[in-house]
Amino acid sequence: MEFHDRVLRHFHDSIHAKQRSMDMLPDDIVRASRLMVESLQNEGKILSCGNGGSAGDAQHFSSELLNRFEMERPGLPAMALTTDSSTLTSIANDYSYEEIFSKQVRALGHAGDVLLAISTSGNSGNVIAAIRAAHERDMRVVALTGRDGGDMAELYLPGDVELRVPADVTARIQEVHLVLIHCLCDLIDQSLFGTDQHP
Ligand SMILES: O=C(CO)[C@@H](O)[C@H](O)[C@H](O)[C@H](O)COP(=O)(O)O
Ligand SMILES: [Zn+2]
Repeated sequence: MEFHDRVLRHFHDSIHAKQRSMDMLPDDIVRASRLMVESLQNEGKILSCGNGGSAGDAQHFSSELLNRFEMERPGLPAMALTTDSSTLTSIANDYSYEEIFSKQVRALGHAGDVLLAISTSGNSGNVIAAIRAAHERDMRVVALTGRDGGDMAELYLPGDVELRVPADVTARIQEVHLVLIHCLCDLIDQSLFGTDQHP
């Protein structure tokens, strides 16, 4: 295939994944935003985690809460568990890679906080362990996944929200995850600070 056509196919497939997600996910996105807003209104915070591109997504989300998204407003409490290389390397070195997020969740998480767990396959062991740790701490979980939801699909408790992108290719799922993250940021801002509120 010509490179030009490959590029067109990437755009086409990305648009298709977003259109399918637009048909299936809006109500659950609103539910996920409500869960996060409720936590923030009750002095809670949002911890986020994921691997590779999803680590970037976890940081993208937390920076938009801590700093700002599209409107002027006070910073909101959020923290990506993917950024402290000393913590990550020591947990991986002394225990296992699988525990790099769960150990931080146990140390930082309180009842009522939210874990944003991001995995395109739903099968990353360290994200699965983080969900288990969040439940031990009475936290709720918003999961961004794809494909068939993976092993994470067995773990959710009532009150958790999974946003499963109806696509099979990691890159396409990640591209939709970014839209989901921006939807969540916008709905959080509108709920807490906006004039344009839609209860
Ligand atoms: O960004 C990409 C691929 O687009 C990769 O870095 C990708 O995130 C990594 O392979 C991850 O380890 C995949 O993990 P997951 O999404 O299955 O949990
Ligand atoms: Zn990627």
